[in-house]
Amino acid sequence: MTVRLSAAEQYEALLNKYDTWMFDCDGVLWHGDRPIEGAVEVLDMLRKRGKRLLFVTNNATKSRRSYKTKFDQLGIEAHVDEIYGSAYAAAVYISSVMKLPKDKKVFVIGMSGIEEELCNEGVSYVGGTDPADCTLEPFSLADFTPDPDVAAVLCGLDSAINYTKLAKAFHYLHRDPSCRFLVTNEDSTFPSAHGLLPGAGAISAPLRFALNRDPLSIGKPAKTMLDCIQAKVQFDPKHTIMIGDRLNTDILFGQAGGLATLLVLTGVTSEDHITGPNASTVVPDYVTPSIGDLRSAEPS
Ligand SMILES: O=C(O)[C@H](O)[C@H](O)COP(=O)(O)O
Ligand SMILES: [Mg+2]
Repeated sequence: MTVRLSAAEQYEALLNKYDTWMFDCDGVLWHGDRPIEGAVEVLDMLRKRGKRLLFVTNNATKSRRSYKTKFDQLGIEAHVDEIYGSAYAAAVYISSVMKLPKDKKVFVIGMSGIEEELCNEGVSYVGGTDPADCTLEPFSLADFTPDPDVAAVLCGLDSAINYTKLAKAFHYLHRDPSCRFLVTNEDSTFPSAHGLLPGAGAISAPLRFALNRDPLSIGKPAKTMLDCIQAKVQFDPKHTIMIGDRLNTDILFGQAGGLATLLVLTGVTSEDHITGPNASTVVPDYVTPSIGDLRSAEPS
């Protein structure tokens, strides 16, 4: 049964109960570059109370280093080893779990976040932000010289998506069934500063449909993401809470990891998703309208 938080005592009790606070980013801390009201103050308060903070985002457009810059620009204290994005998790998976041979490459549909993290893990790639792929010119296989070393396709949120990128990815996956099909995450929508936009899941959907093949998704709710965090950070799941805006990623991720879960309604999930006849079967432990509500736990 979900506890609806509203009273100062409830927020205070939550603060006393959990030592590690895992925050989703888009839709919880910010919309694009616009911080959600109260988020900066709440993070600062948690720091002052000695809480461990972790930031766990499915947004693969930025690397951990780029997210650190974003946190700095928003005036939020954050350290690179507290930031876990799906681009980082995917790069670690490819290098350390899949162990892609060093003479092999990844074809990337995605942005600089994926490229930077693959580079950091010593993984070679083609595609991504390569200007030759970022074109609206018609694509013809007659003009395409596939890279024989591509052994995996990795697809993430890509605001420069086009037919050329999809066609090249399709070719690599269609020509060789052993070519791995990986996606950073499968979020259907992205809560931008000005409203919902198609998410990473909508970028890889054409490939799934054309290939009739499901990819391996690395980000939340997959355990891969938690494994990536636990490889770097020790925390007690019993005293850890995951705060998110999406039921089928953030809340499922928290539940799979044995964490407490707090849903906020500032992102993709609204009240009608959790009440009434069409309510989701994914039930968070706690719900509050916004992360800013935790300010009420502060003695006035
Ligand atoms: O489409 C996406 O990639 C996601 O909607 C987005 O980036 C999610 O980020 P998160 O809410 O996990 O921070
Ligand atoms: Mg989110």
